[in-house]
Amino acid sequence: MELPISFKERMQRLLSDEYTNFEAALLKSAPVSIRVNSKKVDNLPDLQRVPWADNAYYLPERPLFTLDPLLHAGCYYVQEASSMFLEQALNQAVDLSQPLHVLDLCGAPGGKSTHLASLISEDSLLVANEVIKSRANILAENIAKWGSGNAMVTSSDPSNFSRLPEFFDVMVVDAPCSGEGMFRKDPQAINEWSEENVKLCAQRQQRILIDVWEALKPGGILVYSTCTWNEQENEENISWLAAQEQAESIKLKLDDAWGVVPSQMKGVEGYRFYPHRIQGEGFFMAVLRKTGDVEVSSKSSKKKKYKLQHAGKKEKALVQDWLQEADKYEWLQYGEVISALPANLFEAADEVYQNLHVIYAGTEVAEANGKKLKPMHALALSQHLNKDAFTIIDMDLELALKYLRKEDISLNSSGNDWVLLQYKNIPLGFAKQIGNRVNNYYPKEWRIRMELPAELPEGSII
Ligand SMILES: C[S@@+](CC[C@H](N)C(=O)[O-])C[C@H]1O[C@@H](n2cnc3c(N)ncnc32)[C@H](O)[C@@H]1O
Repeated sequence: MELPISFKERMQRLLSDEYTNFEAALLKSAPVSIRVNSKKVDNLPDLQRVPWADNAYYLPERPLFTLDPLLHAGCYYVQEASSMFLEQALNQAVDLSQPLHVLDLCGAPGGKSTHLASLISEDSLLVANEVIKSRANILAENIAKWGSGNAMVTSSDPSNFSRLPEFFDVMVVDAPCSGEGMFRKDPQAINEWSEENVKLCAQRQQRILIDVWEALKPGGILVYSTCTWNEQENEENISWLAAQEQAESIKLKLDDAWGVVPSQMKGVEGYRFYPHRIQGEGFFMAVLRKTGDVEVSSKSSKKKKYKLQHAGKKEKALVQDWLQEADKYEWLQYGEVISALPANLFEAADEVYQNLHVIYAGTEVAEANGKKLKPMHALALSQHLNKDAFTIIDMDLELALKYLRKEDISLNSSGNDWVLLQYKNIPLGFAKQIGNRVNNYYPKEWRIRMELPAELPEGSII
């Protein structure tokens, strides 16, 4: 691995006599870790745990994840371990039992968003945003697979967030960066690295931070992270923001055994992750609290005009039993799609809807076309699905993978209705039986594209 000279010199300055170990660690293969969706599966006692996150584990080797149906069912997310330190930041700096408005500004593909979805309470609203449209679709897919139902996916520029002043209690900015921490996972990142690019990244991060700051409530928490080590994109940016705006740096408690390196530079507490000290990739995190007073709201007391559209009574009556505790939801309709949003989040979700470009909200439950009713794929993956409303058919691994490849399948049963298809008791999606024939309704864009090997793996890794 040929490291750029100026990168090497900086790391030698930062790490002094640890540098040799650091460079040796860059030559080793990256550890593999997953974070489990505890609403879908139990803990996995036999695997080594990631020390700073519950429900997170290292795997002894990298399996062929694509061929594990439970990955597609949202039972776990393959995520690099250092990034999961977000859990410490939130547990230590925020009262997570409270109803919160939480923003993940740079959200795709969804590692931190799905983690946030697991950490916040059911009464909280997660806004998972990704400015790049194609990547926002992947984020929406991962949010739907996680199935928490209290999230919205938006695709808006950071500058649009000033339309929601003091709206969020927590903001995560996992900024696009020069990627030094990814050198061993992605050698291409070395070719793209330059001092000039570091400078451009730092400037872009400053723009992002200043654009989104107004949307944070006084008293609210900003978690800033990158996967790079240079100070310009990390401590210098955070101390620059704290100097511009009213903010204080938050110190987190660390367990020495974790190997996380605290950095105190320019009045900012930061947390550095180096591959020779921890089992994970390069990472930086800092936490700021916005100080100052909440502005007196100038909102009028006039009855609000909501833009989110309610589903018709008839449509609602047809599908409400498909979710558990149907009364807890507001039922919405866009064109033919009927979705459910926890009722206590309706007002906040409407504000988001009026100001940002929303591409997914709550749980998409059904498509209603006249008398024809089709359950949406997201319903199968919802943590709140009422399984009793459907005929269930269990599949073995081979059949499950054929279903996930959107192949024609046969189910050894006949009927004329929707069936919920499961693997190891976990819903994977819907199919429709028409006599002996089966229509596979797995979403085309999500299908497994790789050919199945002659010999299948043993099954799920969890
Ligand atoms: C480090 S990645 C986010 C990873 C994600 N948080 C996760 O945990 O899966 C940074 C994201 O920022 C997005 N991005 C790029 N330019 C941006 C900009 N100017 N403003 C906001 N986000 C941007 C990228 O498309 C990318 O998805």
